[in-house]
Amino acid sequence: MIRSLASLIRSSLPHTRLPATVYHRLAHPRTLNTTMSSKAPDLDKIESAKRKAAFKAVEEHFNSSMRFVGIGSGSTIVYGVEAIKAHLEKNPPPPNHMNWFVPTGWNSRKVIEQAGLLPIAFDSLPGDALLEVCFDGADEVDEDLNCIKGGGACLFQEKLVACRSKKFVCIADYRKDQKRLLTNWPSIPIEVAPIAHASVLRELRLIGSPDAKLREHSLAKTGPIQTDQSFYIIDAPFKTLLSPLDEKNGSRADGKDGVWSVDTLAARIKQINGVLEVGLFHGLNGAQAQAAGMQGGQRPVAVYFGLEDGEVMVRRAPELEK
Ligand SMILES: O=C[C@H](O)[C@H](O)[C@H](O)COP(=O)(O)O
Repeated sequence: MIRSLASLIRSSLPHTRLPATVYHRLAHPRTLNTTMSSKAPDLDKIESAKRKAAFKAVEEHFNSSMRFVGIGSGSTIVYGVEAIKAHLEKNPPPPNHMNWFVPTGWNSRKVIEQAGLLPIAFDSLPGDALLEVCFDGADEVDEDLNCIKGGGACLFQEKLVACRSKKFVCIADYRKDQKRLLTNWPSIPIEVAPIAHASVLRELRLIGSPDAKLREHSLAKTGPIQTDQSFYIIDAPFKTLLSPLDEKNGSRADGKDGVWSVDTLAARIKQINGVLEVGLFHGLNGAQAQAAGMQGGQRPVAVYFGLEDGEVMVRRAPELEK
């Protein structure tokens, strides 16, 4: 069952999109490992951890009367969609009620459709509609719930959808859980306009990422990976990022000597001409945004980590713990 679901996402991708994830992970093999050791990852254990986390996240944050729900991209969200489908089968929506699912790209739309759920494009949402929740995965999560996303070249639409949702609920496995970002995951994915990629690379080098690289297909003749917006992705390694707590405690995070915090680096990268979006999901979460009179937030309100021992660990924003 687990294998067939994992293969669903792969089989649903055209050749132009699949390598975005696959080649990035091949280029950074340590992202597949549970630790930095040379031990081969236990793929069945990882898939089972993702699935358990997904079912718990959906159980706690989804119900059949929801109208609009966001669906992220990647291999983990496939289990989130499976869990939603199972929930709807057991608990059908009220009569004449439709549950609409907002995809975050081509791959996500395919997963929604193949599960028999109803997709609605982001730009077809009624003007004032907020999504009740969006479920998505992450490449790395720190203890403050900031995330790196975009390992599979989807980040712009994921951020749009998270920022229009009352809450972003993240589903991950134990490999993604780190105290600080850029501990195990090697780089920040950045979506850039093709014409600007060389100048963005140059500026990234100046702010502390000398090894920033354009993400390309492993077959050189097929060129750069393209996103759903037909943009390019740059992967920019930086020193491990400080958290807002480190900054409060007096650590400098202004880029001097290449030391940044999640917030300062995200803001600095967004200033570069040609950058569409940066794969750091940080700042306000949905609960904080609404308390401040805004709509959604890009930082999750909760992250569900499937663990190696079969348990699920939930890290919630303090606002949800109250
Ligand atoms: O670009 C892809 C998205 O940001 C994914 O949510 C992220 O890469 C996690 O993907 P996966 O669930 O395959 O680890």
